[in-house]
Amino acid sequence: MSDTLLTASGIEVIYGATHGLLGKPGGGHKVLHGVDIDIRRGETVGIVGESGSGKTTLGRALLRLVTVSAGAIHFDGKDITQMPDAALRPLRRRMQMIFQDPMASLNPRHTIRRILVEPLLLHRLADDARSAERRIAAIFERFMLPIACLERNPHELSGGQRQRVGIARAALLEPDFVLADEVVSGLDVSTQAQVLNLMKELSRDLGLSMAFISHDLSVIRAVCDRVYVMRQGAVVEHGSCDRVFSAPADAYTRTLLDAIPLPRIEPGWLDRVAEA
Ligand SMILES: Nc1ncnc2c1ncn2[C@@H]1O[C@H](COP(=O)(O)OP(=O)(O)OP(=O)(O)O)[C@@H](O)[C@H]1O
Repeated sequence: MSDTLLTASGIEVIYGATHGLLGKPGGGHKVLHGVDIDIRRGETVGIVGESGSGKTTLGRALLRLVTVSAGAIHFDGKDITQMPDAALRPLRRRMQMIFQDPMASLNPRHTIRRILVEPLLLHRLADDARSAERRIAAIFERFMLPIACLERNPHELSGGQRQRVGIARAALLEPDFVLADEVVSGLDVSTQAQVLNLMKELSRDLGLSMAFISHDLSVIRAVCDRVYVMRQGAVVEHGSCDRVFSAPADAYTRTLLDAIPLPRIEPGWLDRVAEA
């Protein structure tokens, strides 16, 4: 078994492409210009860059949620670039996504119980509702979520609770890969620390691979092993967090680093916030 779980090579994405004469793509707005990225098993990789640099588009391309016009994506040794939806379906459970705004992904009219039980039954990870609820109770305890939350609708939870429910929903599906897109922006620093620590624990305990998208390098510093720095739809630099933070090779990476408040550039800042 290769130690690489997910590889993308030469990825291009064009929004609004039209098919002209002879089926050749024409027009549109190219937002990824030949991006290469690989994610190893059990590894957490950061994707950082300013707004509009293409981070979310790259994440969505990795999960086959946008069409790529060039390049190839391999997941667990399989070429999924053009895989038909029916063949892709069994792989979907293994690739989960957690969003910045969990409200957008949690059905507002359903209780948290229903939101969590249904996917477990759908994917046959639980035999019946009772066994699904036992698994949910165990994860709630671990995530320090009050069990009473199960009866509530998403808008009746705090922002931090909602984010933890979103993570719990992804974790319950036992994925191999989780894409976390700006999951802590908009939360206060101590809630950020709680959520980030939870994600670190999960990736360690479940051996998960994660891609962490953030415009904030200090968030990447707190959780990632390696980082890809993006600008204008291309990767300008990648390497271990220790190397990129201590000796950035690219002028743009240096600009991003200069924007981080000092205490948060040090390794271990998260532990200090969590202990405070
Ligand atoms: N569905 C879409 N249709 C057309 N253009 C899009 C679409 N989604 C994104 N774009 C454009 O693609 C470019 C990259 O956007 P993307 O959301 O991937 O960047 P990002 O780095 O994730 O930005 P942010 O940090 O603001 O979320 C931007 O110019 C954006 O306007």
